[in-house]
Amino acid sequence: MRPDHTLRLENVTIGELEQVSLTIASAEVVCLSGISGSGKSRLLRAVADLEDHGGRVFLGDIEQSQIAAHEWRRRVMLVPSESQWWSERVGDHFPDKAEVSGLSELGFDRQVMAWSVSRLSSGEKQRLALLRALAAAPQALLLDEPTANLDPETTETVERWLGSEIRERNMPVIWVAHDAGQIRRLADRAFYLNGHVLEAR
Ligand SMILES: Nc1ncnc2c1ncn2[C@@H]1O[C@H](COP(=O)(O)OP(=O)(O)OP(=O)(O)O)[C@@H](O)[C@H]1O
Repeated sequence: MRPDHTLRLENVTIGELEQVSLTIASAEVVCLSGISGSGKSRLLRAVADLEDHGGRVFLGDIEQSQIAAHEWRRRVMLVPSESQWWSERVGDHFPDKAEVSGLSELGFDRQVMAWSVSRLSSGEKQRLALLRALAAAPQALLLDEPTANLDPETTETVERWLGSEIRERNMPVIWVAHDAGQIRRLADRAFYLNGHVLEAR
């Protein structure tokens, strides 16, 4: 039997946001939209244990507060809208740069590991940040507008690749997205942050 990686938010509060309770099954994609500043990114940061918050978050039967924050974040992986790069070469950011899967699917060859981070376009950064996140073998994914810098064709390529990784790895996903077409293509369920209240769409 596959392990239970259900992601469960119980009465989570952060900033102005009213209590959020939400259960996301393994391999389920929940899309989240809402006007700018409504609290989407902060909610993801709370779930990733990057900001203090009220309420409780569980991954399977493990509660966020039971394990070290860095260990929780490796399992419940946030891919922020602007990725951080702390070393000069792309390959330095991958635990095993010889064994990165998904490179060709996202339009790269192995040479990209030797590239300097400073030459990366915003769309290259975005795709490499996704590859880096999945290389850490997370059990749940929090994606903050992961295709915001991509053209429509590349967006659909990334959607297909991520969709198959999500199913194969059985990960629950919260995906912040604004594009109605993308939400239709991806979402098992969709929610909208209306003011400070989460509403089902
Ligand atoms: N650390 C913080 N302390 C206090 N307020 C914050 C903090 N971080 C963000 N905020 C505020 O919380 C609100 C929600 O921010 P958040 O980044 O979650 O919005 P968002 O819905 O993701 O917006 P966008 O679609 O523009 O990215 C904003 O008013 C923001 O200024």
